[in-house]
Amino acid sequence: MRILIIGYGNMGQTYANSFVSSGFVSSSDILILNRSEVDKKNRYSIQKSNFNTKPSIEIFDVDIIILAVKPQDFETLSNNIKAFIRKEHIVLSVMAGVTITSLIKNLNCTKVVRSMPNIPTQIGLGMTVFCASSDIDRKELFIVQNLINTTGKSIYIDKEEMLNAATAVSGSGPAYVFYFMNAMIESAIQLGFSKSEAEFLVSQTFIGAVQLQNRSTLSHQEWINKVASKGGTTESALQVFNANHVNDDIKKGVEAANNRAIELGNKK
Ligand SMILES: NC(=O)C1=CN([C@@H]2O[C@H](COP(=O)(O)OP(=O)(O)OC[C@H]3O[C@@H](n4cnc5c(N)ncnc54)[C@H](O)[C@@H]3O)[C@@H](O)[C@H]2O)C=CC1
Ligand SMILES: O=C(O)[C@@H]1CCC=N1
Repeated sequence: MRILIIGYGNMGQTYANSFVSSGFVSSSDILILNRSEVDKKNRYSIQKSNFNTKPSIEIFDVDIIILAVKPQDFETLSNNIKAFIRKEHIVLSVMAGVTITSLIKNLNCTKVVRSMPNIPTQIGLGMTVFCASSDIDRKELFIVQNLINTTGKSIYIDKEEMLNAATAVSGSGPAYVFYFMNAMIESAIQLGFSKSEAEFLVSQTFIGAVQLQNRSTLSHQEWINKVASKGGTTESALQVFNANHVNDDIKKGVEAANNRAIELGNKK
């Protein structure tokens, strides 16, 4: 199986690295198209000659094409590569908001898998939600899912609009977690810890809390209740969060991300 990855940034590199390190695809079967030259340190075991800055008929002699450019760059990209796409190509897109209809129309292809991964795919702990056009058969879907699973866990969905929701929850989600962690680190520093101590405290707190919840049958609220003693310290913090509508604001943020994903899709 030969794969062409278009766009070699965060996601393109993650896919290349995961395919090679899982042993699922040989590095000689991975071709890259990136608009600028790629540094040696980011090439992993893929040889220099497999990297290209211009499309050509040779590099499109592949089974699967992965689109990992920013949604805003898709229009220019599609104009550049449309002539090289064949009906047999399976196109796997990770672009936020770009719909299956738009991919089919702009690339003149029929076999499309649209996915939404997230950044922990870089260490094999990603969450990817994906769906497919009707021309993708079960065997092709199985192959693509195996590829995606080299980067973590995945779920298949029938309703494409749920991909926008997945973008808002698991796609953008790691940034929300880092945002909350940053605020806690800043508080810890204000309370007198050094930066490295503060980062250590917060990081281990997140790891511990997530693992604890994962290994139990208790809900998040039940765990909150176990930590927050009546009249204690946690309760004081939670009262401030609630008075400031932190819970509602997080929901508003996720909703804004969902709306933006829809908007990006409507632009195409
Ligand atoms: N970063 C993240 O956490 C996630 C990103 N995504 C999606 O993945 C896509 C890529 O995101 P990142 O990897 O973060 O972006 P990035 O900016 O790191 O990488 C994009 C790459 O595409 C290249 N590129 C742009 N136009 C090109 C063209 N016409 N031909 C060839 N190469 C071109 C750029 O030079 C760059 O190397 C986006 O569509 C985003 O919605 C999806 C889930 C998570
Ligand atoms: O922020 C973005 O648009 C992309 C999609 C999900 C994560 N990053």
